[in-house]
Amino acid sequence: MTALVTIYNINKVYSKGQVKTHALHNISLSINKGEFISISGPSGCGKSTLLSILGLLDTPTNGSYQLANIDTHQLKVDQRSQVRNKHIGYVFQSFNLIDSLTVFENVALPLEHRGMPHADIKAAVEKQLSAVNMDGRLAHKPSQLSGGQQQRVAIARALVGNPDLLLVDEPTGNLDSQNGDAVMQLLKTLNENGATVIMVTHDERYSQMARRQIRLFDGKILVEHKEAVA
Ligand SMILES: Nc1ncnc2c1ncn2[C@@H]1O[C@H](COP(=O)(O)OP(=O)(O)OP(=O)(O)O)[C@@H](O)[C@H]1O
Repeated sequence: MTALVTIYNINKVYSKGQVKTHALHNISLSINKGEFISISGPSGCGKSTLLSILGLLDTPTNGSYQLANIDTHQLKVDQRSQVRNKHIGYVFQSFNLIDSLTVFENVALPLEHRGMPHADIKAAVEKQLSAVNMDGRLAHKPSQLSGGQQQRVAIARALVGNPDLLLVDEPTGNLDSQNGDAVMQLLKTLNENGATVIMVTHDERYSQMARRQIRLFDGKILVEHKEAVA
C-alpha cells in the first residue's frame, strides 16, 4: 500500500535572535489512508509543531515530507495553499468558525475557494452537515450554538471538500466531558467511514481511542503503540 503521508528525518528549529529551540528531532513517520492516529505528550514536546508541518502551515528546518505523492518541499507558496485546500482539513480547539457567517456559509467556504458551482456547494454542505447531525441549524450563527455543536460544524467544514487527511488539534479542549465524548465518537465514526485522522490530544482517554498512538517527548517519538488489525 502506498503511504498517504511520509515524513523522513524532520527537524524543526525555531530561531529567535540568539535563542534556538529544537522543537522536533529526526521525526520519521509513514501514515496510510484510513488510519486514526493520536499524538500526545507533555506541554512543549512538539505536538502542535508536528501538526503544523503536516498541515503545511509551517515548514520543517530540514527533512522531507510527501503528501499524496507530492513532494511538499518543491511547492511554491500558492501551490502549498492549493494542496492544503484540496488535501487537508483542520479542526482546531477553538473551532475557528466565522461569527458573522451562518453555519451553512462557514461550511461552504472551502468549496467557494475552489470555485465550485453553487448547486454543487449546496448539495455537499447539506450532506456534510447531515453527517455530523447539524442539518437542522443551517441558518444559525455560531454564537447561537453550543460548544459541541460548533465543533461539529467545524468538523463538517474540515471534511466538506473530501480531504485526504483530517488534522485535529485538541478537539475537546473547550468542551465539557459529555460534548467531548460526542465529538470523539463522531471522529471515530468518520474514521470508520474512511477518513484518515491525525489528532493531537492531552487527554489519555481520548488518545486511546485511536488505533495508533504516538507519544512525543522533547521533540522525539518516545513510544508508539499500534493496535493489531483484527
Ligand atoms: N513560534 C515559535 N517560536 C519559538 N519557539 C517556539 C515556537 N512555537 C513553538 N516553540 C517552541 O517549540 C517547542 C514545541 O512547541 P509546541 O507548541 O509544538 O509544543 P506542544 O507539545 O504543542 O505544547 P502544548 O501541549 O503546550 O500546546 C516548545 O519548546 C515551544 O516553546
